[in-house]
Amino acid sequence: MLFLKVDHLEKSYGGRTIFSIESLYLYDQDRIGLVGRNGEGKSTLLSMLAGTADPDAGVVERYGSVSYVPKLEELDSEISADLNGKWKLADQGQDQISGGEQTRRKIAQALTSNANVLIADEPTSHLDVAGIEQLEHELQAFKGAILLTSHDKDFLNKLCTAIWEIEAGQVTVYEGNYDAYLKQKQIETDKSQREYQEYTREKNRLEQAARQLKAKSDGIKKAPSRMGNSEARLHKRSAGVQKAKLNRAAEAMETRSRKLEKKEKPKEHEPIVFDLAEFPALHSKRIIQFNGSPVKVGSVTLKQHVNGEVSLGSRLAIIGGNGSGKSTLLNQIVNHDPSLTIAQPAKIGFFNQHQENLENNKTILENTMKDSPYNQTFIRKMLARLAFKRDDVHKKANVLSGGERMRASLVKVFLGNYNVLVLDEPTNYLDLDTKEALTEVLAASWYDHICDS
Ligand SMILES: Nc1ncnc2c1ncn2[C@@H]1O[C@H](COP(=O)(O)OP(=O)(O)OP(=O)(O)O)[C@@H](O)[C@H]1O
Repeated sequence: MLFLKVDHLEKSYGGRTIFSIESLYLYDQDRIGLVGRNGEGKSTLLSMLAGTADPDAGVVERYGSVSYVPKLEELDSEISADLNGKWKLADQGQDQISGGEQTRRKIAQALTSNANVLIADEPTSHLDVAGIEQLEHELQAFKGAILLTSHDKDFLNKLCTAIWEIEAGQVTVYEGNYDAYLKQKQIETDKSQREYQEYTREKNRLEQAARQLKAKSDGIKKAPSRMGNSEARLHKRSAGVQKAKLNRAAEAMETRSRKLEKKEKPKEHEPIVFDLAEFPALHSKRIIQFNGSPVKVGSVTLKQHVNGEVSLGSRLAIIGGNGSGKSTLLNQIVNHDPSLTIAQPAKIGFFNQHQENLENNKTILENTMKDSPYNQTFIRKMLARLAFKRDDVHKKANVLSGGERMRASLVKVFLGNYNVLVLDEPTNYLDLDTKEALTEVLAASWYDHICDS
């Protein structure tokens, strides 16, 4: 049964076409993963399919009810005791619940709404391993159609029956799960590379042949002056015939070269590269010392005692289930909680889950330049390596996609004047290439990192 149909859907922002989609269909048993690099338009498309935003042109026809879980922004207030138990949600005030718990709440509500179509924007973000497994299980059991975005390969592999890929404003449909999509993409890429190589080889061959024929034609000499008149006439005639023949052959080659079916050079994405600034030297061996104090949210004690230390050059990961107090502990560090001992020369750069270091009404460039010791030229170069090129740097933070916002917020921390980095879930919403680039720079650096992941 057809639940959703897209007909000539278009959306642009400030002269940039985000997408122009001829048609798409969603049927009752579909489990679709919408994939694409950060900023390609996935969230924009989902919001239009769900009916919470309007396209510039085109129609979305819905033949069933739709339940929509947007990215972690709004939070529905009430949740039943049943759902609370089933999803093991923490019983805290809303201002205190963690990102993972907010996500679980929204999904629990959406899945019990009896909708025909579930549209979810990155439902795996902020979830711990148990949460992702439960989500997989619940989605498998869901009777209607599912359309979701995720940058989690395993999750897409387990769930999806088809992948919609959005790239350069177009959506291409691939049957099968994420691995099947990657295989088909690889075959397509190999084919277009082969075709492009064959095309350029043949074009060069024809053009070279045409040049050689012309040179041969130009090389046919005039009759020497010592030749008699009749002999010279004969020479001229046969040379003329030969020249015309060569020129015709050269033209034929040029025509064949012009008529070759043109193959475009396959697009290669420039790699994403994060850079870390020079950092103020740290001469202390022990950077942070936990003195056995509790981790608390308001009056709720999340952990009785936290002991241990962060030593110079270490890369420490804080792991734990949703709501176990990871972000709270990071906040204690960042706020120099008196229960901790923090070395004097430590300058802590903090990336938090909600990218609060970005001012929404400021552009990416303004945000990054603020508090950075670097000049504009250097910062623009660094932003370009993160795919913020030319006018992109003048985009305001409040219009950025989830992944673009993460990049902007991370680069602001990386180009600040810090020697200890505290990163709270730095990979949420990042596409796979960007995640890899982030891992690379952090693995190669000599900063102290404390990561919640
Ligand atoms: N109001 C706006 N003005 C200008 N550009 C905008 C506006 N809203 C969104 N954009 C741009 O549209 C593009 C698509 O955004 P969208 O959030 O749909 O991307 P996405 O594919 O979901 O990305 P991500 O994987 O990072 O979540 C982004 O480049 C974003 O900066």
